[in-house]
Amino acid sequence: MKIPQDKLIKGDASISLQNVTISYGDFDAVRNIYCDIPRGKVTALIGPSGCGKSTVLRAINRMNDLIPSCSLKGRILFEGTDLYHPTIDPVEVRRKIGMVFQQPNPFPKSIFENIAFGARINGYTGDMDELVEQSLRKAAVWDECKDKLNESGYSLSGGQQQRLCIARTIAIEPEVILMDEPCSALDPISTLKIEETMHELKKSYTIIIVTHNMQQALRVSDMTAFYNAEVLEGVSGGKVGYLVEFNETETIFSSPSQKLTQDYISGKFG
Ligand SMILES: Nc1ncnc2c1ncn2[C@@H]1O[C@H](COP(=O)(O)OP(=O)(O)OP(=O)(O)O)[C@@H](O)[C@H]1O
Repeated sequence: MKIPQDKLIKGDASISLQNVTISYGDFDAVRNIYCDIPRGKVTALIGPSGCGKSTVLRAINRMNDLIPSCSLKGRILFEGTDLYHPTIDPVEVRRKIGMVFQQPNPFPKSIFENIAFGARINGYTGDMDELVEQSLRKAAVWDECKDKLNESGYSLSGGQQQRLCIARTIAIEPEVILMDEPCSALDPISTLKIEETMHELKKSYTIIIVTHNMQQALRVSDMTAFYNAEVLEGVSGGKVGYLVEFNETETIFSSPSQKLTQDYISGKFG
């Protein structure tokens, strides 16, 4: 597959959103997003419900392609490649840009097969025992799984299942991991474990996380994008989301440049 390159991406950006508008039918869920997401860091997407965080996240690995009414204008570049160019295979995009969902969703298979299945489909021919162990180790769930690899993935706790899903994503060797509120179904201890795992993972992967939990954004992310949504005159169907401010997490939480950001992080709305 010949991949068109584009020189417009900045040196340390892995993903570049360039004037991205995403619509469901006639309704623009988010408009005119520009954002360069750096490589090897954790970037958090925060903002009130309905501002389009998940819509933007799903656009980055073309998951929105699965929603017939959803369309995208503008460009999303990944390492300089236009992800929406007609020659690009969305399945290949999802291999390079993996995703972990809100609810842990292991396959109805053994713990071992949860890892091996996807790797095999993606053509992995190396030592499967080694891959399974390494993936579970990187997702910090090896110790809990090593003596029960042949048991069902469902035999694990919710937090362990989520780390199994992270291991499954890692096994495919993506470059970017998207996480859509990965801890919202988990207890505080499991949440902490996932957060610790993220600190390790960012040494090898670019991570983008949607979170409602501002403390979590502060704890795990290097960069934060704050989105908001507004009713626009002449637009029917709901509020239109937009990116208010994108900066280092420390700056967003200590001295944001926009009053709206300050109001949001201090709990005045949302
Ligand atoms: N499949 C869909 N079809 C039609 N509209 C959708 C669809 N998914 C999302 N929307 C709309 O797009 C807008 C943005 O939704 P999205 O889920 O991306 O926001 P969000 O910021 O992630 O919200 P939350 O924090 O509540 O999960 C909302 O107005 C929502 O109703």
